Amino acid sequence: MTSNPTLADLAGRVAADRGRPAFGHDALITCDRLVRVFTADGVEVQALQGLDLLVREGELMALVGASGSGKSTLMNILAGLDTPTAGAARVAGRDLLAMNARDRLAYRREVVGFVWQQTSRNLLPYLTSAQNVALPMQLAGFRGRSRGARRARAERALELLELLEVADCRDRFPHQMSGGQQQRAAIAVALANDPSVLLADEPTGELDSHTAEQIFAAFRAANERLGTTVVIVTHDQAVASEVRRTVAIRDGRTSTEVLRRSEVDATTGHETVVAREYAMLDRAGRLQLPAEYTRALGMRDRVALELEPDHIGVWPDDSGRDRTEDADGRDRTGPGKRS
Ligand SMILES: Nc1ncnc2c1ncn2[C@@H]1O[C@H](COP(=O)(O)OP(=O)(O)OP(=O)(O)O)[C@@H](O)[C@H]1O
Repeated sequence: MTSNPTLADLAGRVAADRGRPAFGHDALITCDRLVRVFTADGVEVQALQGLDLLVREGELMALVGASGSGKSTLMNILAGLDTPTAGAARVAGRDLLAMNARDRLAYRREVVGFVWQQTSRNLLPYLTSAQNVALPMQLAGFRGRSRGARRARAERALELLELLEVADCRDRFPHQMSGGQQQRAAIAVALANDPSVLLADEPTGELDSHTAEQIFAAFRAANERLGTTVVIVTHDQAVASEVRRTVAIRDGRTSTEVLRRSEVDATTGHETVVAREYAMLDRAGRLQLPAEYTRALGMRDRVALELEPDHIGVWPDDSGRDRTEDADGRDRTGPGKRS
């Protein structure tokens, strides 16, 4: 890189940038440096602080994080119920910052489906579960107003209730169903208009662990059989074992990610699921190290770095210490101390 670029150099760089695909151009959900600031009683709360997230079409993934980390704020933005203060968010080609009220309504009816923690928020109490599933189709004008249209909606409602294994509850009102049955019916309602994305905010928060497992099976069925992309927000770490990808949110940013993949032993044919944790690297090169790692090595404020052929070394700021080697003879001193 030249320190004094000519005008031609700069023009060349701009042209190269223009040709480069945009961040997340091939993702179904793209959150690019999302910021959401709330002001309450004159105090500003930064619920999202430059959050980056990409979700590919067909994924089933979970967002986990402690209370107050920003999960619901992100979910409300993706659901089209709230708008970010800054940054960019796109879902299935829709720019969530550029939608007017009409676009927003169409987005909520056709592009996303949601399941909330409170079962009362998902189902209308005075409709049966089949009527609850048919209602979003009717509101979206699915097949029009004829008797045939009504029959087509009723058939689709029943198909969805069957997929979610609650067809026996089709004529029951929500208060006549268990919490697990209500949530499965709620998933059917969310799927009614065949959305690109199913968003679920703490969908198992009010359920026992056995029923919660059944709800995850229902999300998997929707994902595998209908191809719907599913994003589940939870503070329950046990959820992690139910999905292939878990992204952790900390202080309004994505911090770490766990990916699971199946490995089959060539000799025994035995299949095991291997999990690996990754840290997120944002486009400015920022890396959030897990708190337990930095605590274990007493890292704070400043760390020493060194670029190696296949990795980057990160050391505590030990500029005052002498060169040391561990039991394997590996150098454990910061880079500045190496000979
Ligand atoms: N409408 C609001 N007005 C003011 N502050 C808000 C508002 N909504 C959220 N916040 C604040 O933003 C931060 C993130 O909240 P959010 O509800 O997104 O977290 P969360 O991870 O979903 O937490 P929980 O698991 O407890 O629901 C918190 O500090 C919260 O107090």
